[in-house]
Amino acid sequence: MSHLSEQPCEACGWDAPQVTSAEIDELKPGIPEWQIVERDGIMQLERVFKFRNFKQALAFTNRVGEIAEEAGHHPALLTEWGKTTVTWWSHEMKGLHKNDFILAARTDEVAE
Ligand SMILES: C[C@H](O)[C@H](O)[C@H]1CNC2=NC(N)=NC(=O)C2=N1
Repeated sequence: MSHLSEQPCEACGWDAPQVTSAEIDELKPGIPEWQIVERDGIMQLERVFKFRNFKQALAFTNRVGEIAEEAGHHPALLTEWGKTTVTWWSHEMKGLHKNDFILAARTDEVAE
């Protein structure tokens, strides 16, 4: 299997299939630093990225914005002094899709 970040995103509308627990077991090792959290009954992928200051956190935020726009799939982004919290889930289907794992892996790649 190609690296998670290189896999193509699929269309994920309201009726797209949520990832199964078996798929989570397969996909999650590709993004070991991420947590699976549940908010309002919706499973999400979340990671806090630390930086030396606000300027670096903001620059990273914009890089994540670029990959989101490129994919047509968008995270929640909380940018603060010295850190950015990135949360991925599929809004229309109100859950986790494989796309969220792919984009979390792409997020890791723009963190460096
Ligand atoms: C209208 C627009 O294409 C949709 O809202 C897209 C945009 N980005 C999205 N991003 C995420 N994470 N989930 C969605 O369901 C979603 N839908």
